[in-house]
Amino acid sequence: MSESISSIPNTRGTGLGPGASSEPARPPILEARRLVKRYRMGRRSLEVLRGVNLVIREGAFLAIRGASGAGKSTLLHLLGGLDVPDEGEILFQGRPLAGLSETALSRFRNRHVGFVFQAYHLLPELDALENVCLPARMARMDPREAERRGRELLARVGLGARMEHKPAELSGGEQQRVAIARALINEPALVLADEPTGNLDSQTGEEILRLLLEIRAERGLTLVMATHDDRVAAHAPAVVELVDGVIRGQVPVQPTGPDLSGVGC
Ligand SMILES: Nc1ncnc2c1ncn2[C@@H]1O[C@H](COP(=O)(O)OP(=O)(O)OP(=O)(O)O)[C@@H](O)[C@H]1O
Repeated sequence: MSESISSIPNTRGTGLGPGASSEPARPPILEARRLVKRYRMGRRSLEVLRGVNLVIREGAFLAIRGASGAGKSTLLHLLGGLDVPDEGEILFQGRPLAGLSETALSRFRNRHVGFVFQAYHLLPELDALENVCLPARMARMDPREAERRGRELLARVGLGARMEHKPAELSGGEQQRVAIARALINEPALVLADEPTGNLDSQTGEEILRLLLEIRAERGLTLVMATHDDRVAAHAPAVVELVDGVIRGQVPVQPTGPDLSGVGC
């Protein structure tokens, strides 16, 4: 690949949201083509993804639904460059991830993708503000600018009074708010959320989901969320199902909802 993917400008949606159906389809931000992923266990090989095809357009909100063990986390890890497929390819803003060096892949993740995990994955020895600022420090952002952004984001997620708290001094919902702020600090175009409400009670889960959706609309983000929970998936205008290692089913259309041309499969 002649051009490193990390040199792609960090473009985001217009902030208008996915728009009305008369709006022309936005360009794909992410494409998966015939993705195959196998895990090797000694002599045995478990084929978890068996040819996943997915086109996700800028500004889309897609839920990937599937039973426990269906391969949702595996797919999100591939889409976000945390792991590599055995076959097939992933294009981010039209450019393949394949062939990127470890360093370039890690730059790609740092600059272009925000991750939100079920178990938050905060560093226990850092306080909320330091956790949020970490990806900015990795991106070599000016420390004062990183702190300014971190404080602003923590205030946005409702934790203005908890900035100096360590993860163990925060509730699960608060930890997930910190993780959301951390995911946003480098202003990624894409947020990948893996069961973001999976460890939370239903009311807190609803609050976290609402927060994610508000922030997505404010910033024109593309959001891809994996869930096994139909009630959570129901919040997404577009839902696909991962069954037997492939994407199944049509993308349902809500007549009054956001544009659904954002997702194809
Ligand atoms: N590193 C690994 N080595 C071997 N097998 C793995 C590995 N990671 C995942 N698997 C297996 O791959 C399958 C898919 O796992 P994955 O975590 O992607 O599913 P999931 O749909 O996210 O499940 P859940 O909803 O329970 O988190 C599972 O059967 C799992 O046991």
